[in-house]
Amino acid sequence: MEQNKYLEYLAELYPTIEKASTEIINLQSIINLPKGTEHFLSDIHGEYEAFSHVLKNGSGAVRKKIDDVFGHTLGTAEKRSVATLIYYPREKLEQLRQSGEDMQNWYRVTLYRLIELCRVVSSKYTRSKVRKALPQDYAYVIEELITEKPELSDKEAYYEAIIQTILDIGRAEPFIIAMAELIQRLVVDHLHIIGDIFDRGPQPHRIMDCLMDYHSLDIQWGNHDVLWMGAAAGQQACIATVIRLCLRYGNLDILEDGYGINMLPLVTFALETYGDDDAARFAIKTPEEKADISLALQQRMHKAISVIQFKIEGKLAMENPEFGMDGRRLLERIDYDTMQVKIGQKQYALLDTIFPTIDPSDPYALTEKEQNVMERLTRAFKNCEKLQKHVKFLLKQGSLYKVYNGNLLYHGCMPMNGDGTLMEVPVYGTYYQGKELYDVLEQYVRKAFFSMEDQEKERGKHILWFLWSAPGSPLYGRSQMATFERYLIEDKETHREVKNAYYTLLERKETAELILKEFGLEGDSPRIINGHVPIHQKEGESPVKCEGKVLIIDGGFSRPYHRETGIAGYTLIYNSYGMSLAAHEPFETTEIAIQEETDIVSHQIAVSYNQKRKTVGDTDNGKQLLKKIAELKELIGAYRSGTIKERGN
Ligand SMILES: O=P(O)(O)OC[C@H]1O[C@](O)(COP(=O)(O)O)[C@@H](O)[C@@H]1O
Ligand SMILES: [Mn+2]
Repeated sequence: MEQNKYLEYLAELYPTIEKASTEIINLQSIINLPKGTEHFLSDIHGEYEAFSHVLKNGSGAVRKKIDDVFGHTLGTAEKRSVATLIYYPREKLEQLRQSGEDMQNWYRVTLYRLIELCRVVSSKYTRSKVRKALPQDYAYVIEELITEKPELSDKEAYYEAIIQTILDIGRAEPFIIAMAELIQRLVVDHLHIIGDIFDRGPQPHRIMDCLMDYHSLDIQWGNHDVLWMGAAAGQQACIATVIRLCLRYGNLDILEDGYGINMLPLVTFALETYGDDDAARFAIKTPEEKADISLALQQRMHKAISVIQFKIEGKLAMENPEFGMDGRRLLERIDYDTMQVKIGQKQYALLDTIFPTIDPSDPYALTEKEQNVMERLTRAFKNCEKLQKHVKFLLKQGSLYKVYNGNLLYHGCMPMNGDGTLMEVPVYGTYYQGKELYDVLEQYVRKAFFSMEDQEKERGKHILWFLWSAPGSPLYGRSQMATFERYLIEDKETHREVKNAYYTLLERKETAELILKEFGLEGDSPRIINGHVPIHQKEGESPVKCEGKVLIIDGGFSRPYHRETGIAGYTLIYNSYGMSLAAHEPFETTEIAIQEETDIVSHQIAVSYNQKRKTVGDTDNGKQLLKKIAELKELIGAYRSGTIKERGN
């Protein structure tokens, strides 16, 4: 019965045997095309320029196409030039013009090269898909130039005539730019962002704008992303932490200029309350003097918001014992006479002893002024149109995890016990583990934004904070976030954040198999693609774990971490031939990348190689198409047997 109804519905779309047959042929041709290239990036941490570079070069995929096409006909230097032109066409053209190059000749050679490349990169797609990607102004001409025309007897003359016209009418440059961007666009079919777009670096808002323009992508939220989502939802621990992190890294511009969130309430409060305090423990990591807010003042603001954060978090930890964050209840463990804090059985002297806003009898209470500051900041976050737009996009394109073409993608970990079993984590009174844990947490994230019930909405907001830093959070996966200790206690032992057992269990294949099975993935080919933890290449650490079943691809974009890791990081490419990791050298600046024509991809590591080239038919999308073909065949059967009548004319 249901099936009949479905066939009737399908008959509306394909009212005749002929129409249904044509569609089958179209779909079948898509299925036989090579699988599109997937590109995986993670832990971008506000580094817009490095991110944008890797996006443009497709982690080496553009360079590979150049090698394929011009393998023996161009030298290395020329290939690098073509690559840089594709990544930065406008800047490169400007540079050439100034260098006194014979432009007319260069335009002609370049146009021919770009057309050839474009032909190859577009050959993986159906005509209709390429057409959709074409820049409007030049759609027709480009299509003419990149489509094979067997019927033409003198192809060369035909193409030459078009190119000559482009040159004659002075449109070579815009045309070159359009072609370069089209190549960038076609080389990567789909992008995966495995979390942590925000914090530490200076321009997460520009990354978000760029992602919102990208042709096809999904995002797995990282702990830093849910932190900003929590702030946008008005969760005050998240708001305080977002501001603290911006101050710590000298990134007030993100809030003030990027998002237009006014810091004046905090400025005034910090001056009033900590005016005579140099707040030395709250130094700015990558300081940037601002015209209106001096470094000394930024440091005081940093202290002011940190104290507010400790108070709000302490209270939240107290009110939500199941979050397992009692360790964050530190203000009540301070002896305000000796200014020592008790952690475990030990007393530690505090490195800063001036806390004018803490009432020892009620240490988590915000003073009236602190409350006032937070209310104003909360309003500013909630009313910030740009932030709300970015977060809406994160909700739409993002999730806590994703199963895509047989792989499982998530940012942090699967919480586990030391014995290799899945960890049970309580969420509002019920224990969950594995996939169910992920699912219930994601539902709460969405409730924080969409629920009509106050209590559920509030719970959702708390979950955003839980996901940021709780030991049971799959996005965080560490025993504690020792922020208080790192600011205020000398002894490094207290700064330790112990990683969840997951990260050591990753040495064993069974770990990955257990997790993959949770998500319905079995067999040899599925893999977990993970971000979050920087790979210490210097110490010989590899991004390939669990006998190849887990890939940790912290892109290592984050500059402050380069010294630690010894390399910028890894990204991943999955095309029809297989999967390979791209190792990156640290990115300096866009200017240097253009000047020196650097690619930053230092080498590629093959992860898997497909014996038989994968086609669209092997992908999730392909499976949907195959299902549709089966249904259309059934429809044709119904037309032929007379159960459904052809309609229209
Ligand atoms: O070095 P910072 O910016 O103070 O941040 C350190 C904190 O960031 C974290 O590493 C979390 O960030 P990541 O998700 O990028 O690892 C915490 O474990 C740690 O407490
Ligand atoms: Mn992270």
